[in-house]
Amino acid sequence: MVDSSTSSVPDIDFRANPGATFYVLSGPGGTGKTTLIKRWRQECSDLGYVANITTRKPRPQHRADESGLYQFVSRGEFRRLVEAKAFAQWVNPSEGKYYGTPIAPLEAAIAEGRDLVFDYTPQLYINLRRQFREQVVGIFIVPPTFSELLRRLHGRGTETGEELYIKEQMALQDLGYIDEHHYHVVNDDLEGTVSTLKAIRVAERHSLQRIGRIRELCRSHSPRTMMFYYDALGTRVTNISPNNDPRSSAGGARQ
Ligand SMILES: Nc1ncnc2c1ncn2[C@@H]1O[C@H](COP(=O)(O)OP(=O)(O)OP(=O)(O)O)[C@@H](O)[C@H]1O
Repeated sequence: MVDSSTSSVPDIDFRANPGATFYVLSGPGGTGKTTLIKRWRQECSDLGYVANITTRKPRPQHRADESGLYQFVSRGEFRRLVEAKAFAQWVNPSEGKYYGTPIAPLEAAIAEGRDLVFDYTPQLYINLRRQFREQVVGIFIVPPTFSELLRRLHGRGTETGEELYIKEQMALQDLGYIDEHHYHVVNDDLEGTVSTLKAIRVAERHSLQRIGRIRELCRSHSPRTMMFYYDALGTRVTNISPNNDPRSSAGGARQ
């Protein structure tokens, strides 16, 4: 049993704070990203979400529950925000529809060490990662099969006809971005997938990539030399102890 009060080594605090992490659920539309985010946040109230700002109209309540997901603004207001550089990124994916992520809540989350979750296409994920490389973790979400993706898209009913065809084609394009991500998660059983996301969050909090301060701390306290540590009889330790050194006063006294 070591008595820390007599140790020559100053105490070292190994506890680490990984700082804010931005979990980006990325992948084709219709794979369940929005649904997963809602469930994950119900279980983890400390996980924040930044409502996207859009010029599109709210969907009718019976087609989609968009509460907390969007802030609806006029085109004039959107333009004013672009000019004020208020967006981390913004897009104009279809005629007259603009979407943007405000940057202020992201900067506040970093300052306060709060985690956020995002729902993005792979291209938007990559652009966010470019800006927040230290914070962003990319999780590629796919359904179990491509036919299941089509079934979910059809079942959701938010796109029809040409829009549905474009979603399908974009889904195939999005598959090519898989290598850019840190994790691959198949959204089969919803509850099981939420458990996987929670496990990823736990793992990330222990990632040495994220807690660089601890690496520096451990290195700074560790000598470069290697010592033998198998010393069943305790002879080596006895031999190097000051009492055994003929040059020291303690060692000399024994002679
Ligand atoms: N694990 C799951 N099992 C069965 N159906 C699911 C599952 N996850 C999501 N869904 C359903 O699939 C449809 C698409 O889900 P959701 O809208 O969350 O996808 P999304 O990836 O956010 O799409 P988009 O990026 O286009 O908004 C919804 O009708 C949703 O209820």
